[in-house]
Amino acid sequence: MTIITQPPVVPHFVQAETTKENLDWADLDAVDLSKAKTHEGRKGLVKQVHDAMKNDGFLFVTNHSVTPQQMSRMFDLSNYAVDNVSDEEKQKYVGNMRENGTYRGYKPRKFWHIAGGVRDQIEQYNMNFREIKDGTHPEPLRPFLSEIDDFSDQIHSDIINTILRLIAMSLELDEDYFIQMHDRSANAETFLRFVNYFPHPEEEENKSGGVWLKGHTDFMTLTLLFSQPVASLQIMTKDGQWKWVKHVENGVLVNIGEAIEFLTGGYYKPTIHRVRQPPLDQQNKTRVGLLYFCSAHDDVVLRPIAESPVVQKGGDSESRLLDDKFPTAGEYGKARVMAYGGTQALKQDVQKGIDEEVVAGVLLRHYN
Ligand SMILES: O=C(O)CCC(=O)C(=O)O
Ligand SMILES: [Fe+2]
Repeated sequence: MTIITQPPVVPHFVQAETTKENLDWADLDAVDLSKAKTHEGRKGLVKQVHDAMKNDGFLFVTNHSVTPQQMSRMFDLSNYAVDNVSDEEKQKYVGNMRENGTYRGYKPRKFWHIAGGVRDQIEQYNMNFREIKDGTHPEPLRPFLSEIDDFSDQIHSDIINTILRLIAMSLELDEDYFIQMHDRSANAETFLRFVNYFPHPEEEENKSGGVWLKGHTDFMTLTLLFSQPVASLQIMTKDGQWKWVKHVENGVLVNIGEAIEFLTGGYYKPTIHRVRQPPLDQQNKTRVGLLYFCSAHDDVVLRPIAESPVVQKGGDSESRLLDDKFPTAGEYGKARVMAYGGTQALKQDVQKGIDEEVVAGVLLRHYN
């Protein structure tokens, strides 16, 4: 007799209602990925992607291949990874960010210092893209690893590769220039993140000015943030104002990271963004997040691309590299993960609200 075991039922995570508050929203462009299936179609989108990346560093993609049902299911699994796994099991899979410089495993709450002695209330589970199916993961997640792996594969080939092609074209490079250096054939700090943001006690909100995750730029090549209704993410505009990011149903927000800044000699700049306390009507709701961070292979040297006429022409006014040695994606990522959110004394520019530190020979800024 064969016994067929059914996978356990993952409780449905009911998303919050969208906020009724009239917040100061960012005006972000939406790119229709259904038009990007052919080379000709992609050609028609290059200018739009170029302008959005150049002006905001952020854009929404819509009409990608992820269905609303799939999206909802992945949010359920994201919540499940935090809500349905025992503390003991989480402890077994806890990440070792300070020593290993990688976001693999659980990040417990209060690991990062935010401001004024307040520590984060963010719990994450990070899965490297090469270790989803074959890696070791908490017991409750094991029945779903194939499904999660398929999702990561789908968004990588559909969304990441399309945006990489459009960026390559905008730099007058062969459209496949970035594809192979981001694929699964070699080690890279590319990972899917399941995350819950929990509210802080009132007195902590006062001390940290309601900031849940300090203003920063992502160090990788591209980040995908799967849109969800709790308003909390803000981006800094070119003239230094924080604007809220509005939820787009089934939308995926893409932002460029520092690796693109280095590879383009500063032609494209990563966007400064932060996470803060949601508006009043959403404050009793856990904010469940789903993100995909894509890095180049560890051995890719982050130097300006010599083959791109755009990079060669439109260099940077201010290089953040403090010496003339370019780090590899692996070295830089590792140094960033190790250094992030410690309580070390940073050089402060109180007037501008910016803290500075040097990581892997690169000047890094934290925005309050
Ligand atoms: O949760 C979000 O909306 C953004 C998180 C973020 O910026 C990050 O984890 O790097
Ligand atoms: Fe980020």
